[in-house]
Amino acid sequence: MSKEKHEDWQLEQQRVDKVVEEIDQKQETLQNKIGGVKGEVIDLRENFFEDITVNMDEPDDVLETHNSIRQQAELLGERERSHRHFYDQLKTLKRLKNSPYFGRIDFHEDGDKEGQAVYIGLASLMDQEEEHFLIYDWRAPISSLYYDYSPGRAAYMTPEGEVEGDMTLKRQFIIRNSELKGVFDTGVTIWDDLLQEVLGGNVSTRMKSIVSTIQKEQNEIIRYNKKRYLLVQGVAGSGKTSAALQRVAYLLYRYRGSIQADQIMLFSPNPMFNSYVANVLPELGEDNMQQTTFLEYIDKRLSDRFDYEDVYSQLEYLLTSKKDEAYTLRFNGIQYKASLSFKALVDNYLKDLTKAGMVFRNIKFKGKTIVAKEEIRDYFYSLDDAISTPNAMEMLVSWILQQVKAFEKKERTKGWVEEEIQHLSKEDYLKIHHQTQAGYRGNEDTFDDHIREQRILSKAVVQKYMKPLKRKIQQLQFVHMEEIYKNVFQYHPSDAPADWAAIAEDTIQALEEKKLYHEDVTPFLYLEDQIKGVHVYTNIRYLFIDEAQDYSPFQFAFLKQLFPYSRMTILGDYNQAINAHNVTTPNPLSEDMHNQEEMEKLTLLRSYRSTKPIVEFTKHIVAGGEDIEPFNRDGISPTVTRVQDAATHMETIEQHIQAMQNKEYETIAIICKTANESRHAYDALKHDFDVKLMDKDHYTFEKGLMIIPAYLAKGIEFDAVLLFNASKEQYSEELERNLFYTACTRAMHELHLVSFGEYSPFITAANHNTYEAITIPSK
Ligand SMILES: Nc1ncnc2c1ncn2[C@@H]1O[C@H](COP(=O)(O)OP(=O)(O)OP(=O)(O)O)[C@@H](O)[C@H]1O
Repeated sequence: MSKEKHEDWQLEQQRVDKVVEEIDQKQETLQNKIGGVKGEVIDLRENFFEDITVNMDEPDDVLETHNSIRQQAELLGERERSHRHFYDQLKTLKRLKNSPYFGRIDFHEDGDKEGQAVYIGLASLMDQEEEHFLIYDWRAPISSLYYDYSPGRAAYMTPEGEVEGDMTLKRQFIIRNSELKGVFDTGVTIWDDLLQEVLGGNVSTRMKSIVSTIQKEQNEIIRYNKKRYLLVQGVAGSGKTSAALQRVAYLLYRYRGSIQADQIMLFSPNPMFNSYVANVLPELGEDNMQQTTFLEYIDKRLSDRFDYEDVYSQLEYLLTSKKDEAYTLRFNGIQYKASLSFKALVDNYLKDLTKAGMVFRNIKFKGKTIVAKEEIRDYFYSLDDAISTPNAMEMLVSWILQQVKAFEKKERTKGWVEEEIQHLSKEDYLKIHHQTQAGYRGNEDTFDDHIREQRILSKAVVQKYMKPLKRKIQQLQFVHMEEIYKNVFQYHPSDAPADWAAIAEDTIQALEEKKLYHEDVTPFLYLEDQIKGVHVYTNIRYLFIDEAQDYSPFQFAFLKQLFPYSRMTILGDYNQAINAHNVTTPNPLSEDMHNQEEMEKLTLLRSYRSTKPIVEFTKHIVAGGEDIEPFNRDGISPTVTRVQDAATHMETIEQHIQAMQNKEYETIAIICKTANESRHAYDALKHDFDVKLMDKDHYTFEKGLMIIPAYLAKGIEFDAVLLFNASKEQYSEELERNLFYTACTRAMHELHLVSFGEYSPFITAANHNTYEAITIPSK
């Protein structure tokens, strides 16, 4: 960057000073307001009842008292809200004071007498008179000019339509601690300089916001508001996740008042990623959206019913098992069960179920059958088949509960109840006794107190024991979902794989052992929802699906059903698809999975994460990689070291670690293919290095040296990456190609590969000028 100061440096510093002064004054005013409101809140809380006349004598008085309490509570609530609001404003001012803005454009709107200078920062700031903007929020319509144009003709969209004009200046600032550190007028190269600086630093364990350097094509994603589905195919490191998070901030700004952070949800690849991105929105002065993973969702629904297989265990199996007959069977099953053909099969089966085939469980109490499964089935099929299955289930529940009620009445006279009453704890007894008194209104003469109490006690005891059963009935646990799902496999669809009969048998066998393969999880839940009714997320207005290439067509159809009122931003990279079901089936990034009128696809080809030498190396690993554009950032070439024996392998790994640690990188990852290999690497290194082993249950991303399986490193980045074993034995199948690419593209500044034995063909596929090859002979 040029060391010479810009000619307007002094003027701009003066403006910074002026703005900071305004901020100081506003801070003071706000502090005073906060102090005042705080006092009021404390006062109101302490003396809540003093201003209320409590009078319960007459119904009218009760009503008045009630109203007066409500008014007082409303007043308190309103004051508390003001306090929070002022406090948030103060936080924003503090942030602005450090760095009030990062950009300026001078824009002369067509038809206006003169142009205006627009300064752009993290939030808007008006002058004391509240007349002029000293700073425009980066999300304001006019700020778009900054990201979309170089000086010259320019336009931006407002809710009222397009505004055109001339941009006469575009300037960038670096301001830290209220002091100007840099001023650059635009030309593309200077833009690059600033980005160079941002990207050249060490990674922190938290993702940063990118508002001062958002690129035009990212800005389009951030502000997109046309169609329901926005698909973003972006190469590794192109800023998909960054764009998604700034888009959340944009939506919260654009629809302030009508959309809140809890109405936006992000499906992320793993819990560690959640911790990685957790800071971005708070840094931008916004609340975090809801964040979850598909695994978390599944776990909530299935953990107490099945020993279900999670996606990582499925991957471990596929990546580590011998490629025998059982493997092929499993692999074929995964493909088919992920497809929309299988969904169609389930849908057909559901239609048949409206006529026959539903399986129920007996409703039992203390070993006795209250309602037999055959009776339940007969009642269910006696209902009009025009009634939807979930509605029919509701009617069925009412009917069963009636039978249970009748049973309950009879049960009160049984011996076990009497016995239970004898053994009631004192507390329970007193509780019931009080209830007896409370519900008792006169007529003493007709009742013997003791008999009456006994009756109420037996009723209470039976009720207590029946309660869990009733709850289970309400939750439709009497619908035998496992049996019903098993019966899907009685069908033999014409487009199923040739070994379908064996796949079906294997699935049934697993279900009998209460095991559910990962590939069966979504079909199972889908089937269950069609029968019992879907618990949809009505509240979510915007859904973000990151790493969307890893979702199967069936999973995506399932998600669409869960979020019927949401607009969706679907981001991913087909070259990073690492799940077995993506080998032959499309994924939510495929255009043909959507209604064309409802979707738009945007593509990001520029990679910002890694240095140019790293991108030049990795782009050859995948098909279509020649389109990937590296961002022009220098660095050392990746190295590939071939070793021939285990001792030299570990020695080489250790030397690399030493060398990287000497460079004081914040995060260094040794990426392995699987959890198995990670454990092996960890055992070999733990005595000599301060190293952490990351597994699927690890929820936070910390700095330092770590060993991590490639599939868990998805979405995350490290200063330096060492691929533990890039041999042919480890990476040669198609599924492994994407895993290999994902692993290599996690590196920001340095990438080293060690291959125990012959190289992976994906290395040889790379242009040999893009890496430094070293072979260490056997000792
Ligand atoms: N406009 C930008 N300005 C500054 N940094 C950027 C910009 N765009 C992306 N980056 C940086 O590039 C890196 C990669 O971004 P991000 O993780 O969002 O990419 P991605 O497309 O989601 O990657 P992947 O698919 O490989 O996980 C991050 O460090 C991010 O901060």
